[in-house]
Amino acid sequence: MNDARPPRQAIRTLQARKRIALIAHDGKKTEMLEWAARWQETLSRHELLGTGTTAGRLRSELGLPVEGLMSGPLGGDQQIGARIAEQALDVLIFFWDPFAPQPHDPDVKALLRLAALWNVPVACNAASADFLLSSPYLDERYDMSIPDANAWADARSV
Ligand SMILES: O=C(CO)COP(=O)(O)O
Repeated sequence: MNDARPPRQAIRTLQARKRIALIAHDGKKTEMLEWAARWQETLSRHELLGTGTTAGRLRSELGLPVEGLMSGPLGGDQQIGARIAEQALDVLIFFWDPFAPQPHDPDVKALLRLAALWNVPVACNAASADFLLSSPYLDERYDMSIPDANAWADARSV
């Protein structure tokens, strides 16, 4: 079994204004809208982005300025995953639906893997999202440990 791991960690500093991704599967969109309405004032202090349909509904129903990427089944989860790999995302709020298989399940799994890999705070339901948004770290700079990509590359070059 290949058990290669990054040999070292590095520090990444999150700024006080966070870049927050908001995503909800169809069966969870109402819950996401209700949750975001409760946190509207807090969310509006940060930079928001989301998959296409989720972002569109947050804009049209709550007036939140959410940058819309591609819809999830068309590659939106992968775009958010790319932001994580580029250290361009700070918090992931993803209400994924535990009752509905998705045509893009591999993309969902890939996104959650990258979030785990890069130590990105993730909430997968309203209660965990409440905890994340009420954290004192949300509005402060925060140092976190991430894999050292250079050490990984050096360890693998021959
Ligand atoms: O499918 C999604 C996440 O996996 C969400 O996509 P939409 O926001 O476009 O519905």
